[in-house]
Order: sequence, then structure tokens, then C-alpha cells
Amino acid sequence: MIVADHLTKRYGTRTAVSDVSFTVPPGRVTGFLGPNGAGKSTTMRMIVGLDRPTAGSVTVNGTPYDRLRAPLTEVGVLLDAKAVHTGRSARNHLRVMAATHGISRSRVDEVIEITGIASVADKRAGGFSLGMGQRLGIAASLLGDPHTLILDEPVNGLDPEGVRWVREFVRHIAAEGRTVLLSSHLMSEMALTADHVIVLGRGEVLADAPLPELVRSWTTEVVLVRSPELSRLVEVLAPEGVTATRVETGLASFAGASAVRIGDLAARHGIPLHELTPRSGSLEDAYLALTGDAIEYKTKELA
Ligand SMILES: Nc1ncnc2c1ncn2[C@@H]1O[C@H](COP(=O)(O)OP(=O)(O)OP(=O)(O)O)[C@@H](O)[C@H]1O
Repeated sequence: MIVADHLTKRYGTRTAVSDVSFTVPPGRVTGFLGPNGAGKSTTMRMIVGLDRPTAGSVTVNGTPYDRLRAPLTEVGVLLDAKAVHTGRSARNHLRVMAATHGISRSRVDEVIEITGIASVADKRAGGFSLGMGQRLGIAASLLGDPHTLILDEPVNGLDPEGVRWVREFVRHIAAEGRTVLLSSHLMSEMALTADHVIVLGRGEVLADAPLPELVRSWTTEVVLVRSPELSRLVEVLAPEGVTATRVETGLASFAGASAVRIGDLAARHGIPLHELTPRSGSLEDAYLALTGDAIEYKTKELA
């Protein structure tokens, strides 16, 4: 369990994290989202003692990280995703880490197997591709068989097989009752991986909710309707406060009524329907709606 309590970090006059409080309980995957510069990495660095809070505190299983007796066996961390710059092989890199923390060599072989890097384990880690470097970073985070995992952008640079592997892996370890905090900018992937999400924006918590609830609260469910008599359908539905947006000729998206209601009314008025598809919003839609005002670096909209 990770508990952040009024956590604040200032760099000079710049506030990177402002009065942030949240709890990451075991047994589920908690996604950590936010635009560039929102304060995710700074928060993760404070959790693992790499940055000192200006105010507030954060604990892992009730203890600040720097007071944990055997940190590697309590918390596994993947922070700086860049490949390891070392002339050592991946296996030796892991063995050195293990030796300094009193972890057995057999555990090194185990994490090599778990992360699927056996075929390259005896090659120089400094020459690894981004994806292999990521897997090695994850292998290192698992050395102590920790109860808590903190992964900053773990799927960055991975191929589709690797992305799926990370997803299944973190879901598996959360199901074992471990605590998982995971950041990613890939909303479609996060939607498949996380049970709960914490969204930061400009250093503050914008949302802290189960994923389906966040999506429901920040998106509008619409119904796609295809009909040769769309304008008549729009007239029939207008008194119910239903609004329609044209998608293409003969296809419109309706907001404000369920597919059942639209279908029933169309039938009552003899309006033929060729398609009636309820469509709920995505995590990406919710995220963009939620962080709209908190994005520091806006991209110009395409014409
Ligand atoms: N060492 C530092 N010195 C000064 N400012 C910093 C430092 N580290 C982070 N910041 C600033 O703090 C803010 C939060 O940065 P942080 O890296 O935590 O954001 P992030 O949410 O992880 O972003 P990204 O998604 O781009 O990784 C940014 O404005 C950043 O410029």
C-alpha cells in the first residue's frame, strides 16, 4: 500500500507537485496519468526516496522508503526507462544488483526467465534495444520479489507482444495481492490494464476513481444511428431533448436517449433503422476532457 499525504515538491519557484494525497491499495492495478510535466515522475521519485518532499509525506506499507530495511524486497521500481549503459551482460548486471542486496543468483535466473530475456541475457546490456532495455529494467525491479511495484512508462518502446506481456504480467501480480502503480501515456493500453486511475494535472490530483466510473463521469454515451430517414428521426426525438450530430450521409450520433428508446420511437413512427449502436466514451475521451485545462504544452489542432 502506498499512501501519499499532502505531498508537495517545489523546485525553486516552480511547484511540480502540489498538496497531493492518494492511496494505492494492494490487489489492483492503479494507473497514474497526466499530461507531460504534470508531476507523475516527481511523485514516483518521492515515493522511492529519490526526491525529498518539500512538504507532506509518502509511505510504502506504512514506512517512508528510505527507512525500509530491505527496500528491494518491498518495492520494485522502474523509473528511468533508458537502456542501461553498461559493458556488463544483462545477467551480470542483475547479479551485481542482487549481490549488493543479498539476493540469490537463482533469483536472477528466475527474473530473466519471467521477463523473457534469456536469449540475450549474456549479451552486453548497453547494446540492448529500447524494448529489451525495458524488459531488463522490469527484471531488475522484480529481483527482490517485492510486494509493491512502481513502473514509470513500462511499455515505452515495447513491441505489441511486449506491451501485452506487461499488461498480463501486472494484472497477474495485482491479482496475487500486490500493489501496482503504473504510469503510461498510452490511454488505450491503460484502459486494458488499470482497474483504478489517478490523474494528475499541473501537480494536482484531478481525479482518483475506478476506471469505468471515470469514463462514465467524463464522457457522454451516444448512439450511432443509420437510417434513410434521419431528419424525421431527429424531429421525433427533439422534444425529448435528444441532440444529433451528423457523421456522414445517413449516419448520425445521438446523445440524450438510450438505444432502446430511440429504437422504440423509430418503430412507433415507422422510421426504418439500418444500424443502432450504443457507443460509450473511451478512457482517452475522458482523459482529454479532464485534463483539457491542465495541459502545459498544447498541440495546434489540425485543420
Ligand atoms: N529536477 C528538476 N528541477 C526543476 N524542475 C523539475 C525537476 N524535475 C521536474 N521538474 C519540473 O516539475 C514538473 C513536473 O515534472 P515531472 O517530470 O514530474 O512530470 P511528468 O508528469 O512525469 O511528465 P512526463 O509525462 O513528461 O514524464 C515539470 O514542470 C518539470 O519541468
